[in-house]
Formats: sequence, C-alpha cells, structure tokens
Amino acid sequence: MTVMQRPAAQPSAAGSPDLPLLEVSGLTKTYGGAIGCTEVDFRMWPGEVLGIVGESGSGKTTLLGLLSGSLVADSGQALYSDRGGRVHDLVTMGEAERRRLSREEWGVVHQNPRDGLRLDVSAGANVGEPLMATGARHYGRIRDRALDWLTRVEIDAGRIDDLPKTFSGGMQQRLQIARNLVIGPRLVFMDEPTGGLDVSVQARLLDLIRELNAGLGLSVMIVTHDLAVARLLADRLMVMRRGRVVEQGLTDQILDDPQHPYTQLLVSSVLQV
Ligand SMILES: Nc1ncnc2c1ncn2[C@@H]1O[C@H](COP(=O)(O)OP(=O)(O)OP(=O)(O)O)[C@@H](O)[C@H]1O
Repeated sequence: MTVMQRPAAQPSAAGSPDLPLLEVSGLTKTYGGAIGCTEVDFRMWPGEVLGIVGESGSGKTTLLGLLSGSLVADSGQALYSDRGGRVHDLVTMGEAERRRLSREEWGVVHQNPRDGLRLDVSAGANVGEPLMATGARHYGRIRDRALDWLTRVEIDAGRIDDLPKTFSGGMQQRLQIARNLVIGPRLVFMDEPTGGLDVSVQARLLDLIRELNAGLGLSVMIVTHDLAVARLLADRLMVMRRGRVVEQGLTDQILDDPQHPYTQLLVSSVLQV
C-alpha cells in the first residue's frame, strides 16, 4: 500500500476542496509496442465534471481504466486524495487498497449497463449489494435505501423485485447509476454512459447526472465522443489524440476557441454535421 501525506492536507469528511482530488503526471500505458496513452498530466478538483473527448482510439478508455483500477500503468503518477485527506498513488498502491477505494470512494458506470449490473439478481439486490459490501447487514434498511435510490433514478418502486434484463436500456443505465451511487462515492468514472440510447432517453440521463453532480457535489470523469454531451455536462475538458492530451481547459473555452489544430478540426467537423 502506498499512502502519502501532503503537507498541506486538511482532512475532513468530504475531503478538502482546496486539494485536487486527482493529480496525474506522466501517466503512460502501452500495449506491446502500441501506445494506449502517454505522458498524461492533469488535475481534477472535488465536485468537478471533467470530460475526456477525442476520436476513437485516442486513449480515453485506457486513461479511465488506469485511474479506476482495471488497467495497470507502465509509468507515471496518479495521486488520489481520499475522504480522510490521505493521498494514494494509484499507480503503485496495492490490490487491497485499490479494492477499498473502489468499494468506498469510487463508482464506475460502463457504456453497456450489462457490464456494470448483475443480471441474474433483482433490481433491488443490484442496489443493495454494494451496501452489503461496505458492511450493511439490516435487511429492512438495505431495502429502504435501495427503494430510495430506485426512486431517485426514476425507476418505479414496483419494479424492485424484477430482474434487470426485463428493463429497457435507459432503465438499465439508471439502475447501474443507482448501484454505483448508493454507497455515496466521491468520484464516478463514466465511459460513454449515454452511448446507444435514443435521444430523449439520453436527455433524461444527462439531466440526472447533472442533478447528482449539483446536488451531491459528486465528481465525475466522463469519457464521451459527443461534444454536445461534453458541453452540457463538463466543467472542463481534456482533448486526447493518439494517446496524448493535446489541449485542456474550461469547456466553453475549448469548444468556442480551440487552440490546437486537432481540437479545431474536432469542433468544426461537429459544426458541419
Ligand atoms: N487490449 C488492448 N490491446 C492492444 N491495444 C489496445 C488495447 N486496448 C486499447 N488498445 C489500443 O490503445 C489505443 C487507445 O485505445 P482506447 O480504447 O483507450 O481508445 P478510446 O479513445 O477509448 O477509443 P474508443 O472511443 O474507440 O473507445 C488504441 O490504439 C487501441 O487500439
């Protein structure tokens, strides 16, 4: 386990808003000889929505995987400041600590909800399980919390005992969000969460993510190839190309006044559609 203490850390229940939630430098991952992402540097702040955009194969999913723990970096540093103000290097920390952070501090929302749900148990169990993994044992209270979260994500309480496979794609995605948020994470990684959904379902899901960010102060790192989604949700954007971050800044600044030729191309190609 690698735990570091920043000299200025001021531990509090929610972590300090003065400390970056994540401070990433030189993060690199190759697959054999091929670059996944290379020399990625950025900071992310508590309560922020950070969008990662770029063409297919630019390294967005690789970066998310390195930070959320499904991939191991070749080199670099990714310092995560937890609720207690303790700082962990995600690149070098041990498996037990990674599992604890995944259980207690993070959520991961996959593009395909089937990758983030257990299809063979009820909707209520899908939401209740993460609570049990963090120590909850009282069946009645677990069911109440599950019901509360189903309602928050606009799933009818009467569906609590139904299997997710009987849900529509949009409902499954909302159930996946409830499963992730029931433990009160500080940071949720989302990989194309609205991909494959039709436009009206997408709009409701985007509203939900905005509400959760504003209401709970949730930090969200969201990968999307859709600049309209990025515009609507993200406070700041990172633009990736061929594994590198070519530009980052405030969303409006990047989309209205892109500096890098690749970002200019990305923005103008969307405008021409
Ligand atoms: N398991 C793997 N084995 C070999 N190469 C991989 C693997 N996963 C990703 N890559 C390569 O790493 C680079 C970055 O891929 P990545 O999936 O991170 O991009 P992306 O921006 O998320 O793309 P998309 O939008 O299509 O999901 C690509 O060149 C890809 O071919």
